Amino acid sequence: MSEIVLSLKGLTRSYAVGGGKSLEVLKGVDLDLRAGEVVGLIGPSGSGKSSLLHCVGLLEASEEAALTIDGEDFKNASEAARTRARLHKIGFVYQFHHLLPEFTALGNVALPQRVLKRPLKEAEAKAKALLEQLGLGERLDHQPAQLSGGEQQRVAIARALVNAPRLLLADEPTGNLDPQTSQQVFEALRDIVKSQGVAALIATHNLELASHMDRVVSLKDGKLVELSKADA
Ligand SMILES: Nc1ncnc2c1ncn2[C@@H]1O[C@H](COP(=O)(O)OP(=O)(O)OP(=O)(O)O)[C@@H](O)[C@H]1O
Repeated sequence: MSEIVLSLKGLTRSYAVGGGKSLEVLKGVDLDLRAGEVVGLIGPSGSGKSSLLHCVGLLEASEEAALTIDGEDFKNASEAARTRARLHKIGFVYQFHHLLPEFTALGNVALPQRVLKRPLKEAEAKAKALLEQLGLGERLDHQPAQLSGGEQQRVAIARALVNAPRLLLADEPTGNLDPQTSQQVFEALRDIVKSQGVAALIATHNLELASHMDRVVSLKDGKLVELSKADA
């Protein structure tokens, strides 16, 4: 079996909602993800999918949970350690691509490498290779506005992977696309994740897409339940 990239135990998350009250969204979530595994995260609206992705993505500190990514322990990790891990170990894809409009596809994908102070040539070579792998070899010099919605999302996927993360977190990555484009973008994401040996957690409302993932986990009443393929 391939190595464990993410190990999470006992994650809780509450929000203060005024009047001294708090809303307990995650009530002890456990999750392991292995290299090369594509896991769907489903659950009703408001069940805590984005909250879970934020905690796993180290955008929020989790004090009680035991959390390791790529063997590094993030329980009580400093802000600096979390920021470093977000740059090196974790890639993010959102529902809306958030590409920089004045940059080309190549420039957008090379950017995270430049943040790591990689030389321009090296950054662009990596960006080009990923964009080609995602079928965008003819679109390198297009700006986001000159790309279709599906192409924009594939650029966002390339950007998320350019720093060679171990973990890819995606929040409704195809939520803004029509069903056919959605399927194509998902397949491109799955293929590249598998070829790079990344572990991916993909929140989605699209049960058809979820049925094409290796495993599906569902958030229910603050807990994560593993679904059999037939239930997804
Ligand atoms: N900053 C916050 N303050 C208070 N409550 C919050 C905050 N963020 C989220 N919540 C609440 O936590 C619950 C979970 O929200 P979350 O966005 O994680 O759900 P979700 O499963 O991703 O929903 P959706 O599928 O609609 O995107 C919701 O009831 C939401 O209102």
